Amino acid sequence: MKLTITNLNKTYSNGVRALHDVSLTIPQGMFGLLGPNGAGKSSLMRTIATLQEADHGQIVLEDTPAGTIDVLRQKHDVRKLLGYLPQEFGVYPKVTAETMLDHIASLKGIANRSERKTVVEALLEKVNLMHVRKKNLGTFSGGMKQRFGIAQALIGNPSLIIVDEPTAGLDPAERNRFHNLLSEIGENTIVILSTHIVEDVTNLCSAMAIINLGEVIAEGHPADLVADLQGKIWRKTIEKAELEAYRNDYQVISTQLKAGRTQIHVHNETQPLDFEPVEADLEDVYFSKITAGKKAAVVA
Ligand SMILES: Nc1ncnc2c1ncn2[C@@H]1O[C@H](COP(=O)(O)OP(=O)(O)OP(=O)(O)O)[C@@H](O)[C@H]1O
Repeated sequence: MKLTITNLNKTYSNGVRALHDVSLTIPQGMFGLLGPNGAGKSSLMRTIATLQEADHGQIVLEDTPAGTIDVLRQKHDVRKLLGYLPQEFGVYPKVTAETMLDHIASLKGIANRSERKTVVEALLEKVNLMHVRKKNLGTFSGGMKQRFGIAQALIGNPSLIIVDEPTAGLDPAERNRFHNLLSEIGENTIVILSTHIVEDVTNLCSAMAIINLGEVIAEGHPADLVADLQGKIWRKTIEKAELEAYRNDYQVISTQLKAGRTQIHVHNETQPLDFEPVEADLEDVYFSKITAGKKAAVVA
C-alpha cells in the first residue's frame, strides 16, 4: 500500500490557508508528520480521514485489498480501511471501556455478538486495559484514554491508521507505553503519526515529513535528514542579553537555558568563531527547517 497526496490545498472560510500545495508520498510503516501548533497537521489528517473537504488536489491510496482508492471521492471505501484517533478524542464518561468498545465494534460492522466479545477482549489485552474494562471512561487518566483511543482505532484491523497528536500531555512513562503499542502495529499497515514532539518521530518513524504554515518543508528518512545536517550545527554558551545580536548574525535554531546561561545551536555551513561542533539530531533538523522558514518569512 502507498498513500500519495498531490497538490492538496485548503483555505478555511476565515481566510486561513491551512494547506498549501501539499504533496507527500507515504509508504507502509510508521510515518511521522511533524510540525508546530497550527502547521496544518490536523487539517491534513482530517482530510485523509474523509472528515473534511479539500479545495483541490488529490489523495490516492494504492494497492489496497479494494484496489486503488481515490480518497477524496471514495470515502466509503476509505472508511472501511481506516482507523482514526483524532486529536480531541471525547469519551462518554459514564460508559465502561468494554461497553464503549463493543458499541464501536458494532458500528464498524461486527454484527456477531460473540465475535465482538473476542475482538474487544483481544484489544483490551493489547492496550493493557483489561483490568479496568468495567470502569467508566470518565475515571481514566490521560494515558489510559489514549490507549483506549488506539484500541477503538484498531477495531476491524485497519490498514490505514491515523493518530493525531496522541502523546501530547502524556507523562514520559505513558508516552513510552504508547510508543510500544504503536510500534507493535502490523507491518502491512500505513500508520500516520501527527505530532509536534520530535522524540515521537525519532523513536518510531522510518519516514517523515515536516510541515509548517501549511507547507511541506522537508520529507525523507529521519536518518538521511540528520545526516544532511552533520557538520553544520554549532554550539555556544552566551549571556541572554547577547541573544538578539546572535540571531541577527546567524541562523539560531534553538536556545536552551543551562545553569542560568543560554546555550544556542546555530545552523551554519562553516564553523563560526568561538563555536564548537555538535552532533546533529532530529531536533536540530526540525528547528533548522522551522527557523529557516521563519527567517524567510521575516525577510519577505
Ligand atoms: N475549522 C477551521 N476554521 C478556520 N480555521 C481553522 C479551522 N481549523 C483549523 N484552522 C486554522 O488552520 C490552521 C491549521 O490548523 P490545524 O489544526 O490543521 O493545525 P495543527 O498543525 O493540527 O495544529 P495543532 O497542533 O495546534 O492542532 C491554524 O491556523 C488553525 O487556526
